[in-house]
Amino acid sequence: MGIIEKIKEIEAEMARTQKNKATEYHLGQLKAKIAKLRTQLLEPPKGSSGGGDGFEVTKFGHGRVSLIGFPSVGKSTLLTLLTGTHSEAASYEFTTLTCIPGIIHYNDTKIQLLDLPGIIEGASEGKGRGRQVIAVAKSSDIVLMVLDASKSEGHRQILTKELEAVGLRLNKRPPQIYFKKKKTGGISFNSTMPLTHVDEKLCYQILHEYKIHNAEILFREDATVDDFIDVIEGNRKYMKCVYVYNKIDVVGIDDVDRLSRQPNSVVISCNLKLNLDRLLARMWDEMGLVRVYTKPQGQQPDFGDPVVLSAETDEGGRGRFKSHSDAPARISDRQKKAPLKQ
Ligand SMILES: Nc1nc2c(ncn2[C@@H]2O[C@H](COP(=O)(O)OP(=O)(O)OP(=O)(O)O)[C@@H](O)[C@H]2O)c(=O)[nH]1
Ligand SMILES: [K+]
Ligand SMILES: [Mg+2]
Repeated sequence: MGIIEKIKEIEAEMARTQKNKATEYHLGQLKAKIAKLRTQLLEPPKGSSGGGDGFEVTKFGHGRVSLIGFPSVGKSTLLTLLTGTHSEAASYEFTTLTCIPGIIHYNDTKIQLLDLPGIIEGASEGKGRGRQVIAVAKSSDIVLMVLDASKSEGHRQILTKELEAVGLRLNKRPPQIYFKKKKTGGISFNSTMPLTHVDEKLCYQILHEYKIHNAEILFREDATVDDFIDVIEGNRKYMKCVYVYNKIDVVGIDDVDRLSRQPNSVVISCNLKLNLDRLLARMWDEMGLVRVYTKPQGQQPDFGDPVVLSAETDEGGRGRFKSHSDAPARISDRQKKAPLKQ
């Protein structure tokens, strides 16, 4: 049985199992089993060099933003509008088949925007080019999830689930759980507050599932079993995501109003060039970039060429800054065919 079939089987078992105190431990174990299988799914197949099918684009500029969405929601139209790089747009699905980079010049910085093929439900399990697309999303600093304002609102949840299945966590911060594997000494389990979602026994069972018998664990918040599994897996990526509802020109004002009130959302129309400045401002804010203008002694500061830093938060939620070198635009040979204008 393949990994995907195994995942499906466990998901079916979870769906059949009633949620109550008695089944809580079993369900936790099943969740850990799925998490382990999903991690296996992410490993490159044995014997391959790990990727390499035309989706990798060299990083450029002070940050990278990916456009993720169902087919024909207007990702390419948006890339063309924001960057001036032409990316083919058409009314049929899967117009874009590769990764097309463009550059946004904003606030004296250069942001690399990546147009990508549309993804569909099942992408994380390899439907379409879903896995490759999501891998590129994972390599970016933030995601713009482009949604069609006139289509089902369920699309937002479906795509979020697909991204979560490969270890992306959108608009969440890392769980406040200290976890350290040890060589000996058994499991030490502590918390700084009463826990309402997990208990010691459940955590032991999950550790058992991972064959971890020596570790130090400290819950610093009332975290869930999913949070705990995320911490054990250790390969999660916490990213900001802005939900971009495009095509508001074809829906009524009530819908526009409602969508604009969804969390982390911006409503736009590429056709009418509506609200694009708001989108850029929001994207910029979420990237957390900071510009530092250096002033050589005895001279005026250079206001055209800042040093750009990005704020990062570590496990303890403390902020620090990472500097960005504005790397030259080197695109791998494979990507030279793709249009890239500055
Ligand atoms: N009404 C309306 N149509 C739009 C808007 N933006 C894009 N479109 C149309 O939507 C269709 C799909 O646009 P694309 O840019 O190709 O969409 P995509 O998401 O890149 O599609 P794939 O590459 O196939 O995944 C085209 O016919 C566009 O003209 C908009 O704001 N309003
Ligand atoms: K299209
Ligand atoms: Mg496209």
